[in-house]
Amino acid sequence: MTDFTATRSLFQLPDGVIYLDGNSLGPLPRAATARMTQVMQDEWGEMLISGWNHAGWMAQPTRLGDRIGRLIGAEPGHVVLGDTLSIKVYQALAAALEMRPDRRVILSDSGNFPSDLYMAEGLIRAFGRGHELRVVPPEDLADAITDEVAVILLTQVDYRTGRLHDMADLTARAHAAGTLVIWDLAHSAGAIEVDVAGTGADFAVGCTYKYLNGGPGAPAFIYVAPCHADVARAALSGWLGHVAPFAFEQNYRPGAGIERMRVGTPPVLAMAALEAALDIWDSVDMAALRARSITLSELFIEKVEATCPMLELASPRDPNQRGSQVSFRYEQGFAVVQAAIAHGVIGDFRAPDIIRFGFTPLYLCEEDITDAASVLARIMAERVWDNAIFRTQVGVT
Ligand SMILES: Cc1ncc(COP(=O)(O)O)c(C=O)c1O
Ligand SMILES: Nc1c(O)cccc1C(=O)C[C@H](N)C(=O)O
Repeated sequence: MTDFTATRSLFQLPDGVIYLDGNSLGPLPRAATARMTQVMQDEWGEMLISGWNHAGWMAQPTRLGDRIGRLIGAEPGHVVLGDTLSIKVYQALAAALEMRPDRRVILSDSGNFPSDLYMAEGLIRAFGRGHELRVVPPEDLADAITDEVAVILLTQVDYRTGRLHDMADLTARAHAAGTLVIWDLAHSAGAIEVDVAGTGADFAVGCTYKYLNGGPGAPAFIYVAPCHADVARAALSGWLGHVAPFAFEQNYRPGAGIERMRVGTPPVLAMAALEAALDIWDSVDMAALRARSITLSELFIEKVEATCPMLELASPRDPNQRGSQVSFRYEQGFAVVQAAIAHGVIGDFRAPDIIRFGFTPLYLCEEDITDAASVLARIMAERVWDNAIFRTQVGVT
């Protein structure tokens, strides 16, 4: 059983802050600082270029991939790390389209994260031959799966509302129509139990800087189902996806299985920080984490609804229908979030009116939740947010 009191002490969290934004950027695992220093001093500093072999840098993307694989229910040897999530979306989409050459539709939903849709648009613009990106409301997806659809690209947990797609059901429907499915697990990995193998997902992608706490700009991951691993072709056919990168052949020959989804040089320093984060995850039981996340989010909803009637719950009320975040709608949501941050409660805002809070049991407890709800209650009751300081748009939100 995971000891969530113990895991809390493994993170650096500033005094006086309740961090409810780990769904956007996880906090610093304390061990990451020493781990990065060690990699810099002992590996890069001392080994120089031999670090690629002697420190195991070359194998990092698949070694760490397997540790993430456990968290998303992947078969060992079918997850690799590298690049950003947007790039991994592109790779999976391009491979899927090549696997369904007679079909012309990429299907997605209006709850998807914009970057995923932009990547699909760009792919079609550059290489489409009558292809179309069809975006429907999430509730219409099941009916939109027809034999025109080559691939469905979905983010399992809606980044705004936290609404959770039924991965098993939609994947089964897609397969019945001969359609492939790519699951974006950006808001799922480390947040909820995921079973890519059990649900038959064809591809899955995700980032490691949110719930997995890998750090800003930490590399993304891609999963390719074993049945496709030696069939899927890499459109971004970089040298490290080649079967023999150091043969420096003139022509590309794909690497075995998931190796072909590598592109170029792995970000060794970023992976060192991620490695420290994964040391924590190795001891986490995902069922226990999910149960705890539901307890914390239910408590938050209960407290906020009791004290802030003007905030409208934007997330599904049924915890089994949402990920590990809770959102509320409020017209002046931006100012409310800025006021909350100024009072030590960090959540975030997504246009036009969504106030969003992430629940991360590794470093949050009940007391944090009740304290955060009290701060929010005061901000709403006293209209603390109604101040020019909090209404002004600044920087990244
Ligand atoms: C669901 C989803 N997909 C894609 C992205 C884009 O990821 P990246 O900026 O790492 O390419 C994000 C977050 O930024 C996201 O939440
Ligand atoms: N990746 C981000 C970034 O580089 C800057 C600010 C925010 C992000 C995010 O991850 C946003 C996030 N995908 C979201 O759900 O809104």
